Amino acid sequence: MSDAITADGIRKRYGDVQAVDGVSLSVRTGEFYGLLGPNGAGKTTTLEILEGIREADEGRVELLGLSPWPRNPKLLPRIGVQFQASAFFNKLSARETIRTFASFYGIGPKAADAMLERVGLTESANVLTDKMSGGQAQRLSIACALVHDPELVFLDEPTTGLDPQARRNLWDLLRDINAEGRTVVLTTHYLDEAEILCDRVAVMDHGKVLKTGAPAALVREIDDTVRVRIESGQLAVDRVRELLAAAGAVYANLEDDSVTLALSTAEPGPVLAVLAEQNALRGLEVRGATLEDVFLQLTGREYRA
Ligand SMILES: Nc1ncnc2c1ncn2[C@@H]1O[C@H](COP(=O)(O)OP(=O)(O)OP(=O)(O)O)[C@@H](O)[C@H]1O
Repeated sequence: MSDAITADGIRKRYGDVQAVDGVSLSVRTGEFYGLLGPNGAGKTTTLEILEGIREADEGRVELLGLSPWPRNPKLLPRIGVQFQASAFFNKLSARETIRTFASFYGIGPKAADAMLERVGLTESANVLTDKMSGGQAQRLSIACALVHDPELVFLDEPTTGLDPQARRNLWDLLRDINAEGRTVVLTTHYLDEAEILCDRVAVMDHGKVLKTGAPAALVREIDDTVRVRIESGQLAVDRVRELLAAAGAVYANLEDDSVTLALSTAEPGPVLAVLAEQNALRGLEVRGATLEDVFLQLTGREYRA
């Protein structure tokens, strides 16, 4: 698969802040790629440099085989950039807004209205943009980025501030956009979102890429330990230790904080069998490592979005 984007050693400083500090990455054609990191990690600045709307101090970017900076008119019809919903004219309706964006590309009102339908906003077509819900406004901004049918779409934190249901609905739309063959690059500080949507992520912090890879592969690489938790009080800790030793189960970090009894193990089978035999499965939770654990291992600190 060819690369839609390659970035090599990009840096950007704002006064004393080194916002982007030597980022290199590549995004393959058709990929769903995530720039993931906590607030201030440098995701937006990196994205803007890739899009060609901000100049890097150093480094090289190739976007669809061309340099995006200085602004390259040949690229504009081929890429879609999602503007923040706050950039809309608040006295225009959803329909007027998308038709305005469409007209920038010489696209007529029929196609603009079809895009409104595509993102599920036909019924809200007459609503003024400042009266729309957060989810509706995000849908409209994505529709505006897609109206000229670009092959590569950039989305900056498209689900921030949305309630869980609206986030999930938007995930479906984003998946569809990618399934149609478009390359999608998104920034997010939600680990679950990156894990669910992205083929690959670049985990960023302090302007640097700490690691890139498929979310599942990153998780697998750091840890194949499973965490098993049950409700406290069903078995004493010492009793659990005895039973696990008798069953030959290998485990670590057995702890009971009087709410939860938790342990880690690379082989959950024997552990679960022992707990089941003792009828001690109330509140059972079994979970593998997540991207949160990856971040913790890479930075030595908890992930705080
Ligand atoms: N125009 C600017 N002028 C000065 N400093 C800036 C500017 N834009 C960003 N910064 C600073 O650069 C750093 C990286 O910001 P950036 O917005 O790229 O990060 P981010 O990962 O997108 O964070 P967020 O999730 O909060 O948007 C931050 O410390 C930020 O305060």
